[in-house]
Amino acid sequence: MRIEVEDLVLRYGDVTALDRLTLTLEEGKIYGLLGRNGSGKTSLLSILAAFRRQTAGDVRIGGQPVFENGRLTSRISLIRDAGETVDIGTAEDALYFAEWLRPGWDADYARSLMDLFGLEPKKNVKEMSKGQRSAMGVVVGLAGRAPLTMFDESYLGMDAPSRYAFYDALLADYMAHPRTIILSTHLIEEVSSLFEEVVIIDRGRLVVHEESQTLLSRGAAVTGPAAQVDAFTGGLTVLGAKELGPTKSAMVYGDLDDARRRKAAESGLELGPIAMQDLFVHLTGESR
Ligand SMILES: Nc1ncnc2c1ncn2[C@@H]1O[C@H](COP(=O)(O)OP(=O)(O)OP(=O)(O)O)[C@@H](O)[C@H]1O
Repeated sequence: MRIEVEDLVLRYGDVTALDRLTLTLEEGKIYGLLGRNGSGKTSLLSILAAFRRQTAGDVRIGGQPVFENGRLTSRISLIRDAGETVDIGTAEDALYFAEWLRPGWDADYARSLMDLFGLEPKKNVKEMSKGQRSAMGVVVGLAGRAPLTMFDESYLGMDAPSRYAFYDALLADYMAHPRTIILSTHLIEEVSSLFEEVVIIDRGRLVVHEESQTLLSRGAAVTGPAAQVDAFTGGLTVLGAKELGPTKSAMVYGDLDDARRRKAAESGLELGPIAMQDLFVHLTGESR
C-alpha cells in the first residue's frame, strides 16, 4: 500500500519527535528506516500503524486516513521491539490470536517459521527468553502477510543465526508475496542488502530518501599510493582514511562523475564501494 506522509508532526509534551516530516513510499518495496537513537523512527511507525495519533499533518495509506480506521489497520502490521505477544498465553494462543486478527494469515507458514526458530508451541510466551520472544514477533509479522508490514527493531534480541534465518525468510516470502515492508534497524550492514530504498531521519526530519544503490553510489573507497590518494581526494569530503605502509585507503562522499573515475584509473587508484553504515554515520553524525 502506498504511504503518503505530509508535514507530519508528533509532540510528546515539549518533545518534538516528528518535525514536519514529508515522505511518500510506493507500494511493494522493502524500505530501510534508519536514524540515530531518538530520531523518531518508532514514532513514525507507531503513527503508520495507528498506535498513535499525530499532533498535526496528514497520513494516508492506500489513499485513506489511518487513525481509527479498522478496515485499514487489519491490513497493517507493526512488530515492535518486545514483540506483541507477551501477555497472550502460550505461543499457540498467540498464533491463534494473530490468525483471528490478520486476514492474510498463513497458518502452515507460521508453523514452519516456529520450527525454523526452534519455538515450542506449548510454551508460555512470558516464559520465553528475549530472543525467543523476538522470534515470536517475527513469526507473527511474517505469517500475517499484511500488505504493510513493519518491523521496528523487532529482531534485535535474536542471535545472529536466527537473524540471518529471518532475513532469508523475509526475502523469500516477499518474493512470493510482494508487499510493502519497512524495517527499522541499527544493524545496518546486516540488513542493507534487503533494502530497495532507504529512508534516513534525524531529529524528526527527513535526511535522505533514496534507492539504496543511488545512496551507495555517493560514496567510494579510494585506495592506492598515499600521495596519489591525497591528490585525488583534495576537495572531496573524506569520511575516514586508513594507511597500511605506503598504501592509503580513503572513504569519500560525493558524486564521482566519469571524468573523476577516469582520473582515478589514470593515477593507478582503485575505487571500491563503501558500507551503507559509513554513509549513515556521515549523514547523521555531524549534526549533533
Ligand atoms: N512516550 C513518550 N513520551 C515522551 N517522549 C517520548 C515518548 N516516546 C518517544 N519520545 C521521545 O521522542 C523522540 C523520538 O523517539 P522515538 O522512540 O520515536 O525514536 P527512535 O528513532 O525510535 O529511537 P531508538 O533508535 O532509540 O529506538 C525522542 O526524543 C524520545 O525521547
